[in-house]
Amino acid sequence: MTTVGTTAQSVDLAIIGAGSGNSIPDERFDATSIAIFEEGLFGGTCMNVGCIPTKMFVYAADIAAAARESAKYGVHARVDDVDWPAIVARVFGRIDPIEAGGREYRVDRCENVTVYASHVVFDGRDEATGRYRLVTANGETVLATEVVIAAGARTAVPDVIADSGVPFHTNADVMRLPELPERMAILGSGYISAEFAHVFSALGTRVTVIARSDTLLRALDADIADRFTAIAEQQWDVRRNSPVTAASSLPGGGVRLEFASGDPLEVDALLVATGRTPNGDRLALETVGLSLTDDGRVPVDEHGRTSARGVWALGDVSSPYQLKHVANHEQRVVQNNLLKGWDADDLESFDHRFVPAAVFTHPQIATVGLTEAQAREQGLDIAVKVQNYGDVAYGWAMEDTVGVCKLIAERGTGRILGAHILGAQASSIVQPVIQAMHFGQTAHEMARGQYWIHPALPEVLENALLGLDV
Ligand SMILES: Cc1cc2nc3c(=O)[nH]c(=O)nc-3n(C[C@H](O)[C@H](O)[C@H](O)COP(=O)(O)OP(=O)(O)OC[C@H]3O[C@@H](n4cnc5c(N)ncnc54)[C@H](O)[C@@H]3O)c2cc1C
Ligand SMILES: NC(=O)c1ccc[n+]([C@@H]2O[C@H](COP(=O)([O-])OP(=O)(O)OC[C@H]3O[C@@H](n4cnc5c(N)ncnc54)[C@H](O)[C@@H]3O)[C@@H](O)[C@H]2O)c1
Repeated sequence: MTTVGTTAQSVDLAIIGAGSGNSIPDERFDATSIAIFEEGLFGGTCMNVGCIPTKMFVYAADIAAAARESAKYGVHARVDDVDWPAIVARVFGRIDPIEAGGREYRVDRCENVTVYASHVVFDGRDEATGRYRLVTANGETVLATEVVIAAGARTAVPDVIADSGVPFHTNADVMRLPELPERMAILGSGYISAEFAHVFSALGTRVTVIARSDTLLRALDADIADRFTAIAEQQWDVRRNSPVTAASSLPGGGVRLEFASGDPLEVDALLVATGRTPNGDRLALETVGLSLTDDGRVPVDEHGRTSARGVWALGDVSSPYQLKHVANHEQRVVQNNLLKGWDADDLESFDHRFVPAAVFTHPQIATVGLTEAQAREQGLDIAVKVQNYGDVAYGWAMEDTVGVCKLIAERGTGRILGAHILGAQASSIVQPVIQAMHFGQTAHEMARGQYWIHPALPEVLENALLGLDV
């Protein structure tokens, strides 16, 4: 159905955000009247400006890095040229039609769905019906019996940058730059910084990573974060303990950054990657009696219900994990709970016990479960094993000198508590540990209860399991 005009529409369900929220209406909702509000791109962050395009760029960067590192295998390859516009065209030539197709499907081919291509906010409840009143930036009003808030998050820009007026990029536009910058500063030292530092550096940009703290990716297990920081310093110009004190524009579009100590830095492009703020603060939630958590999220119970009856929330706007597989999981839970009904006594619950993540940088990093420090803080009696990639056969094949697989398990029970992997294919190698943790397999069962293909790289995980003194 096409976007409607100015009269108030009444619907059974309103969905704010067409990222994970857009997956809610399936054939089970065919008899439900639905309004979808999307101010930006259909498919949301992951599809358009997050997970998927970044990994497509990372793949190109991996190829370039492999060519540069090939001499150690007796293969003398070179990167002669990087055709940045061709890389951009490959990525968005695939993604943009999917965005357009997803929008067209909802707008033209879903009889029960009305799409509002606009920002929307709550405006209290309708007195006569008790329905939630939602008002778009275009002045349209929709009355909804139930609402799903799936509004995601946006880049948090530090005041020193925002107030200075300097030009800067975020994940939303940096993948569409017309040309590769010669010099780029990346402010922040988390996931987005680590992935884009690899992409731009491998493709030929001189990258400077600017970290406030001493360690990059410091939320990870300390051994992994320390090791990654050391590797990063060999690959990129890394400024640790370097809060930016001032920023100014240079003629020609560049930026000059100043620090409390150390030389100023002049670059052609600045990428801001300093965390993402949930979008709940832009929804006028106070008009329906909702307030945010201290860290800016819409509070929900384990079933996805807010404290406003009929209003649910999922994904980056409410979740403690800003990850697409978590948003997808929460979307499925809320979707099923919508069908069961707000008061059903068999509502499904979010499962946040073992949330894994991977950083697609160079080398890759993957993590699930407790860090060693968290396990010790909890007073658990633990065994820790750090297994080098270089000590298994495939690691020899790769001439690997950096990869490690660190496992943490509970002594006595053999319960696997955490896995932290830095090295090639880490995002795939970690998957069987995620499975073991979910299904309650112990370290010994996992190590000896199955075959491990020889001499494949997951033998690093097998050896780590066998090395645990549980
Ligand atoms: C660069 C980058 C790389 C990433 N890589 C990975 C990865 O490799 N793996 C991973 O698991 N996660 C990754 N993530 C995180 C992942 O993208 C998010 O966790 C996920 O997309 C969140 O989904 P969501 O549905 O909650 O929000 P979103 O997909 O952000 O959807 C929210 C939608 O709501 C719309 N919206 C917001 N407010 C309003 C309003 N008031 N009115 C109308 N519309 C509104 C927005 O325009 C947006 O389209 C990455 C994120 C970034 C930024
Ligand atoms: N592969 C993946 O799964 C993937 C990839 C990218 C993003 N993401 C998700 O998106 C989220 C956001 O990514 P991100 O990298 O922006 O956030 P992040 O939380 O991973 O890292 C933010 C970094 O910015 C730093 N920082 C904050 N304020 C700063 C300031 N004023 N000056 C300098 N540094 C500052 C923090 O210390 C931290 O190092 C991630 O937490 C992750 O959940 C996931």
